[in-house]
Amino acid sequence: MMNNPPEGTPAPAVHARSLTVVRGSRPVLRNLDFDVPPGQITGLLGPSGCGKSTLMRAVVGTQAKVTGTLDVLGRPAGHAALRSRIGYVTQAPSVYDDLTVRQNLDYFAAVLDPGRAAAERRRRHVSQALADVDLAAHAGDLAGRLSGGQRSRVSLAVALLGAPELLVLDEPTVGLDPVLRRDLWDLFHRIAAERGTTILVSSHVMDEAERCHRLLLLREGELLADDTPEALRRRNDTATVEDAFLHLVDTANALQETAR
Ligand SMILES: Nc1ncnc2c1ncn2[C@@H]1O[C@H](COP(=O)(O)OP(=O)(O)OP(=O)(O)O)[C@@H](O)[C@H]1O
Repeated sequence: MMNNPPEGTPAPAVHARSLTVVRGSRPVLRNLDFDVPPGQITGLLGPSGCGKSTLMRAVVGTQAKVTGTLDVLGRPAGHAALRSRIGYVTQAPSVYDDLTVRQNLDYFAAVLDPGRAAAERRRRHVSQALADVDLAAHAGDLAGRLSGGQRSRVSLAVALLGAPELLVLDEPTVGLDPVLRRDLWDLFHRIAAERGTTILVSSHVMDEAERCHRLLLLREGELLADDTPEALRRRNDTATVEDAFLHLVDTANALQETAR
């Protein structure tokens, strides 16, 4: 169960204590303690293979062999009541190539909010999601004919249907050009600021770290830091979060060497 936060502190969107995940026979996340504050953008950063996707899968409830405490929006991760409250975008865009952009959204909207009585609400949600990701002009285009960046925005639009309280985005900007990356980050900030949505977003591009309110820095399944970008730079006396991360990695390596 989640402990009550001190008076005046909003309850965290994600609350993890001694979180451990085993994949194969190996622990790939080890004893993580962290909280993700509500209504903010928390970046999950770290090198390839450090466990970012595994952590996101645990949060959305699709990862096996999770031990410790992991509460999401006040419920244990994976609870059925969380399904409609979380939007999740995996690394591979999950859209049907032979349907148009609008048909893709209509389809997923019908799964989320079925029934004839909900038709008008679904239409509103689909139009809103299309506008959010700036794809209204491409609503009639086949998804299979879209560019990579447009396809990932369709996936994001699907995740935005029904205005989820928590958005979990696994490397949403991979392969996008700098202009599209900037536009997507602007969208994330708008969604967090205007709707109070909590965003947990992974990346291994360190310049994106500077755009987050808070950062969780992972290395080999362990948490190296949990702080704001500003505090990380200040504490490590570096100009960028990337340099702070490298400094933390070097320190952790040196400690490991001394322990041997
Ligand atoms: N099915 C699996 N069985 C065993 N180990 C796995 C499996 N899938 C992933 N792993 C291991 O789990 C670790 C974490 O993988 P994960 O995909 O979470 O990393 P990541 O940080 O998201 O990497 P990337 O940035 O490349 O997507 C890796 O060391 C990987 O080798």
